[in-house]
Amino acid sequence: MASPALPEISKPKIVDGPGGYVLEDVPHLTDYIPDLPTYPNPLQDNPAYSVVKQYFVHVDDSVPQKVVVHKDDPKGIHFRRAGARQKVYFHSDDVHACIVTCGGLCPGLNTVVREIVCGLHHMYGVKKVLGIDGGYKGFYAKNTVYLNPKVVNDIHKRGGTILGTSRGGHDTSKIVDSIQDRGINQVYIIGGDGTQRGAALIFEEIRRRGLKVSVAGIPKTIDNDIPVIDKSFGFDTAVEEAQRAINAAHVESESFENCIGLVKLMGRYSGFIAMYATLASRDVDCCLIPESPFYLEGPGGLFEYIEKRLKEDEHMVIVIAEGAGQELLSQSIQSTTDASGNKLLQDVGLWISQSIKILLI
Ligand SMILES: Nc1ncnc2c1ncn2[C@@H]1O[C@H](COP(=O)(O)OP(=O)(O)OP(=O)(O)O)[C@@H](O)[C@H]1O
Ligand SMILES: O=P(O)(O)OC[C@H]1O[C@](O)(CO)[C@@H](O)[C@@H]1O
Repeated sequence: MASPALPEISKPKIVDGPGGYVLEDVPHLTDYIPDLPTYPNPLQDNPAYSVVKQYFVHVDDSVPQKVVVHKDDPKGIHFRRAGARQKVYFHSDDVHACIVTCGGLCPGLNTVVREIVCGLHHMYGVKKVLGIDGGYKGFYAKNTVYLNPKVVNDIHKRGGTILGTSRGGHDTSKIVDSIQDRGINQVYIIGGDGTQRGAALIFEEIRRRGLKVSVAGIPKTIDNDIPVIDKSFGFDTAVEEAQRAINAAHVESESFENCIGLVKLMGRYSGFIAMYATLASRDVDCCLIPESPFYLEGPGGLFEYIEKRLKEDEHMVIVIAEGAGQELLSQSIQSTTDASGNKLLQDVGLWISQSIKILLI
């Protein structure tokens, strides 16, 4: 429980400005540690940066939630812009950082780990970076490994995460005990929505104990479904790989009469991978995504379209994101969850291929 004297951080920190400008801010060390000393950012002495005119993000820069607005609309919700600041709150020699990867795998996890280690080392002169093994639980249940540019040099060429990962619950208090015992003061947490909820609770506990420990959440989603960032890491690789499956399905479908190539792609709640792979491949006749409900039978249904395409072309390729059509097949089957409480989806690929086979008999 947070101390009653402190503002509740589980609620967004809202700052109102003129013209309907709203900043949904992130919590910061200075919220609960007054008069924290600052230091000049070591990047200012780095030749690669100092030649560039504007390389620090202004403290008041923000990013709008909505790109498209009407001229009469209020300025609306904004988020604080990430990036290097002119002043920092840690002296490089005092930093003891750690990195943890949690939740499911995503291409690029090792690249992100490598960039944190190399960035801290080469750009900020930070020498102590600890890797936490096996996700959140690893803080108190596993060994740790010290990371430096040499250790991480080749890891971006490997899949997965060299740190290991996990799902399932964890003990926030034990994590903060471990952070405190090890003298860690910067925590870099790479993971999806569940992980970031966990990170908020870790920061809340750190704040409750009044520790000078920064927590930085690095969003991981292969689905590219975070609106305010340009692109989530791993998405391009997923789209690229998806096209290989689509190519194979297309070759196979062309080789047999009335053959349908069916490709199920990732995407629990969003169809970006399916849509981008579809648009890039040009071989897909139909793309089914969670955002757009569909039905099988009757006018305008999938079966009608399949019959039309087979009549015209004698083959077709269908792409389906794994979260599409879940409402059509989940009614009769009891839903289950994974170790973290995420709903396990029904296999829409199997269901739709069986339904099509019955149609074509
Ligand atoms: N609501 C939550 N509150 C606090 N911690 C959570 C919550 N949900 C999940 N976590 C923690 O975060 C870790 C990872 O969560 P989860 O398995 O849901 O993956 P994720 O971060 O959502 O990534 P993915 O997108 O791959 O599912 C878990 O080990 C769990 O301890
Ligand atoms: O199979 P797992 O490990 O539950 O995770 C896969 C799913 O995670 C997600 O990326 C959601 O975070 C889905 O789009 C994806 O299909």
